[in-house]
Amino acid sequence: MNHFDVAIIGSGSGNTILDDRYADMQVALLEDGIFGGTCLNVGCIPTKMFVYAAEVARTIEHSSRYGIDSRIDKVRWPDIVSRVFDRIDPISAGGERYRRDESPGTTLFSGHARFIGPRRLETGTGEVITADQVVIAAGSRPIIPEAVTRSGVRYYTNDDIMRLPELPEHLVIIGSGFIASEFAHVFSAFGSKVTIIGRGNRLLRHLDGDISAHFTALAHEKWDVRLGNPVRTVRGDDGNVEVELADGSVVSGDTLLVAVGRAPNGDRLGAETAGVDVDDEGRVLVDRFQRTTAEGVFALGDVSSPYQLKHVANHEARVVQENLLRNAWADGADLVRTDHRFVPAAVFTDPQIAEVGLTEEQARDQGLDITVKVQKYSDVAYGWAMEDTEGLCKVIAERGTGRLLGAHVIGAQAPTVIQPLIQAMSFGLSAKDMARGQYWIHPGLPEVVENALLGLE
Ligand SMILES: Cc1cc2nc3c(=O)[nH]c(=O)nc-3n(C[C@H](O)[C@H](O)[C@H](O)COP(=O)(O)OP(=O)(O)OC[C@H]3O[C@@H](n4cnc5c(N)ncnc54)[C@H](O)[C@@H]3O)c2cc1C
Ligand SMILES: NC(=O)c1ccc[n+]([C@@H]2O[C@H](COP(=O)([O-])OP(=O)(O)OC[C@H]3O[C@@H](n4cnc5c(N)ncnc54)[C@H](O)[C@@H]3O)[C@@H](O)[C@H]2O)c1
Repeated sequence: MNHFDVAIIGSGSGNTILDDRYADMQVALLEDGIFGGTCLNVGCIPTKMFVYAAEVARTIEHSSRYGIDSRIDKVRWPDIVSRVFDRIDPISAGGERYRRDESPGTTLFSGHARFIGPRRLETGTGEVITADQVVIAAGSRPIIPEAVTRSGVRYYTNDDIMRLPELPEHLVIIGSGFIASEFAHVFSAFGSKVTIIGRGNRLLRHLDGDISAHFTALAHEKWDVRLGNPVRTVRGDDGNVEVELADGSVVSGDTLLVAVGRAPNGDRLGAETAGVDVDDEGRVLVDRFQRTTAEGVFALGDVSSPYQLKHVANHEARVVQENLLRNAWADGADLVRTDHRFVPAAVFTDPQIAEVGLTEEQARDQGLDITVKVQKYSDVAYGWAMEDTEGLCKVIAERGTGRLLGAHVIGAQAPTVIQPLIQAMSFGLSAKDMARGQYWIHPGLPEVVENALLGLE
């Protein structure tokens, strides 16, 4: 049996822990899927490469409003797919090769790891290992509703929808969150008809109410959106899917995408045998130092975090990277803490959306005395240049102190436009200091942020 200094389950964010300080250690890296994890292979990176191509298509489609008539001759889907995966697949393969052949202290186990005791792991390759410290970085997986599994109908998730052999004619999406909104944009921009089916009455329900309502209204103009109407049954055969909704209506298409959330993989680790507590949803419980309930075992990323976002998984991996080296269970250990104060998120749909901090509803529920300003992109010069009719920037601050509580942007380049607000909140700048303590390049799009800040009472 092999003994290691550190064992890491999952090669996504878990793989980023191994910097030079780990070069002299014996490390086991355990991975049961594609090397590099979700973000690289089936998540953030490929989706955004598809989104960029979709935006090129939309720009062509809308060009006449600027006096330029143009049209799309052809969408070469196989070439769109190759552009993405010819770039990504070699990165994953290269990362695996590096860990397998070129990292002397690291042993890669390609199998499904399970605890069979405290810091003792069955690697899924027939070998059992032990380690002084273990990191659980096992991510999450798509949830598939029972109506879909029961039907036996061929369905896709983010794992395989991006490698379809051809563009769907009519893509039916069950789910109304991040993944549904991003893929609806991608496939509709390339010419597929898209239907989105959601249980609730709005798309992206977790967002600030104004932003979610605005996005839902815009989505109705572009896609067939069925809300407040849960799926009753799914039926069909190859190339033909029918989804019957609670009100008896039926949606038919040729391809079904399921995007109703992702379950943390903590339920598939034999965690109980190792003293690692996991909640009912499969999320590994951690403290603010990323320590689990078992001594010597840390967890990070989707498997344990309240945020299923790559920048959060990366941040938590940096915390674990430090704390692994600090005798983390000793009294008085000087540990690094996770900072979840201002976690931003962006949805790369059409239009783009970004948020940080409290929604207006959360701020009011907390009894805060707030001032709110919604500024349109069309109120600033760059918004005129773009002929923008959709973009909004909403800022929420505490009345009196000017403390920034939340920011919500929907419109072109929202994840970029919001970044100065994330910075201001993280470093404690008040709305007034942020607005007037710096220059705002004229006529840049961030003037919409400046004007929103100045518009707060
Ligand atoms: C379609 C999509 C788009 C996304 N886009 C964005 C985005 O734009 N921005 C953003 O911030 N986030 C995005 N995310 C979320 C982001 O991808 C995840 O939050 C992030 O990748 C989580 O990283 P992780 O290291 O926790 O897990 P992962 O990267 O999933 O790594 C976990 C690894 O562990 C392996 N594993 C699991 N169990 C075991 C086991 N028992 N034994 C061995 N190996 C195991 C898995 O195979 C996997 O490779 C997106 C997600 C999806 C699905
Ligand atoms: N740009 C990004 O950062 C990005 C992109 C994609 C995914 N992600 C991450 O991945 C996670 C998973 O994405 P997701 O879109 O699958 O989940 P999600 O949580 O964003 O949305 C799932 C939606 O599906 C709805 N739903 C649940 N069960 C349903 C059912 N049976 N029928 C119809 N609707 C149902 C939910 O009400 C919810 O609105 C996200 O929460 C996010 O953290 C991030």
